[in-house]
Amino acid sequence: MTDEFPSTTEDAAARSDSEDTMSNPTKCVLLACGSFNPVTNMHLRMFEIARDALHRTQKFSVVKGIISPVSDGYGKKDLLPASHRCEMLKLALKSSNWINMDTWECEQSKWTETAKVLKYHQSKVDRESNMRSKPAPTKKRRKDLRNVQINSNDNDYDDMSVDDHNAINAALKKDSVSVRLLCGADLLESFGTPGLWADKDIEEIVGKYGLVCITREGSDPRKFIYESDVLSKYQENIIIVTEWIFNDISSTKIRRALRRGESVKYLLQDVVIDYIRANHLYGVEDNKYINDIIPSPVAENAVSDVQWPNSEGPSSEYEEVPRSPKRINEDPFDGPPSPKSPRHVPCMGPDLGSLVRRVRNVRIIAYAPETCV
Ligand SMILES: Nc1ncnc2c1ncn2[C@@H]1O[C@H](COP(=O)(O)OP(=O)(O)OP(=O)(O)O)[C@@H](O)[C@H]1O
Ligand SMILES: NC(=O)c1ccc[n+]([C@@H]2O[C@H](COP(=O)(O)O)[C@@H](O)[C@H]2O)c1
Repeated sequence: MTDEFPSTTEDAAARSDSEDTMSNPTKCVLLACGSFNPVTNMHLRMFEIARDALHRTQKFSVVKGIISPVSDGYGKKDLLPASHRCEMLKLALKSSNWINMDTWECEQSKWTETAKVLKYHQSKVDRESNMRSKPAPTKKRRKDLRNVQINSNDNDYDDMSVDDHNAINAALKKDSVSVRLLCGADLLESFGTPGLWADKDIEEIVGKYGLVCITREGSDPRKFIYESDVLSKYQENIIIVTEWIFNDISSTKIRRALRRGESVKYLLQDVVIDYIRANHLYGVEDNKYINDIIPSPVAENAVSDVQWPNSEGPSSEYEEVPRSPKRINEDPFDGPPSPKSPRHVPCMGPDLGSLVRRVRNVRIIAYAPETCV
């Protein structure tokens, strides 16, 4: 049986606080900025982990997730054109019913600071929620807004009772949706890299918008916040989510594995692997795991239909993507590109012979009905 009553005074205080927020949780949008080069399963997991954690507090209701890939102007080493990164994101996000990609940032010819990206999305969300709430205000909302209008006269503000303040806040909160930056602990810790982030941007990000940060192997975000004056000042606005199911996938490791001809299955969505294979990205020509497998049934969708206003868009399935000479051997820890695998079977066109050989190797196994669960 569950205990319906608070057992201590702190519990009671916590309960009354959460009762208030429970009935009126702050709506929020999670915005993740990054390279997504390529999008990994962990990028997607990050949203699920954050949403669970925010809902557990009962103070927030996550209304949507947005992924904003950085523009080509960011100029990071090995950064593929936004057209490809967006195609992969679009395919990967087919598995989510609440995370969307927004291409505004990557359509900019120059790199945009993250504080500006947050500002853009907050205004967009404000516009959307205004539009939604205007046409048909409910009876209750009309009453709330009336109260706000009556009570929010500047002259009266200081004379208002606590109840009035609460009523206004509740009414405003109900309609407002706040955009928060979702990131891994490495991004938070990059705030400490000299010259990388402007102080005013850091203050704006944590002070005005807020941050949800997922722990990552090798980082200690709590210590980092403690050591930073500005982050400590706004720590109420920073939610650290400890991810206990360690999963240190990173796009860098994925690119390295692909270059080295190693398998990346179960680290990326199959549709993303299909897209990488079809477009010869990240030096997969020599990747036996990718090139020898029969594309997944969704492979036909791997060439997608995003409209590209500012770019030529991705190559067709058979077209070779021009590869930057910098891509090979830039990592001092990487050896030379792996030699062509003897098993290398280019899976780009229908190879009937190899298909027949593979079909011959398929063993048909009859399962007893009770094993077919
Ligand atoms: N395994 C992970 N755990 C927690 N956060 C992650 C993880 N992988 C990526 N992120 C976060 O996802 C966001 C976007 O990631 P981005 O593509 O820039 O990083 P990345 O995967 O580390 O890429 P790269 O290795 O190319 O730097 C960042 O906030 C980053 O911290
Ligand atoms: N000053 C800034 O606003 C600033 C600095 C460095 C990185 N970022 C952002 O952080 C994200 C992740 O960058 P990396 O892929 O380099 O880790 C990108 O979206 C990038 O735009 C912003």
